[in-house]
Amino acid sequence: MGEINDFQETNISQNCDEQVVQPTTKRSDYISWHEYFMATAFLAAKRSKDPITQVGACIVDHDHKIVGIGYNGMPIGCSDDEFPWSKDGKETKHLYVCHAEMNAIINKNIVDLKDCIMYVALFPCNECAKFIIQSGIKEVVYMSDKHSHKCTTIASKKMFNAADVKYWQYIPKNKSLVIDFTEIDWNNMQQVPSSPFKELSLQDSDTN
Ligand SMILES: Nc1ccn([C@H]2C[C@H](O)[C@@H](COP(=O)(O)O)O2)c(=O)n1
Repeated sequence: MGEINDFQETNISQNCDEQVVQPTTKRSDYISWHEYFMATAFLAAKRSKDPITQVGACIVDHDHKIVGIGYNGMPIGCSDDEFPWSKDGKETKHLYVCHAEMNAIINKNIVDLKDCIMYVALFPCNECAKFIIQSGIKEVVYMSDKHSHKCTTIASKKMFNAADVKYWQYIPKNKSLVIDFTEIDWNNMQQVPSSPFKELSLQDSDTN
């Protein structure tokens, strides 16, 4: 115990040969809840195979817990490689793709989404608006309303207004958030005892 207090008071830690000055107050540049949840929606969108529009959605409860995440993609069993991704012609993606909002609701990990908030990159279409209302979600935070002129968006807003679902546009204070896997020096981390998987750590080769 004595050692720990000495360490905090002097504010200096011994890291191998060099002395490192350690801060003793909390960080001030952490991300806000809104940034965190919208960024989570954007991260989910990175999983989308849609070559033109990638959308992610993240559902959050009262306690700031994430209770559902989804992105736009083909239904289970409908191969990403076989179903169409085109926007034009007779066979278009629009006939098949499950929207991010619908997937986030279906992927929920709690029984009831009553009074939850959905963070989503694009304003929900009328079909997703129905899902949102029926699931009990009470608030939608979106980034882009680029289809505001479309009858599907107008219908969504009409339903949200009638059902008392609040919606507002999130305008981020930072244009980008960087995820840097090298921030933690995992390659040089000392583990005692050493992790049995350390020697086996492979490069991510998951292509699904
Ligand atoms: N709120 C939304 C709006 C659209 N999507 C999905 C559906 C498609 O995969 C794509 C939109 O296609 P495009 O604009 O390229 O014709 O985004 C969604 O998941 N949620």
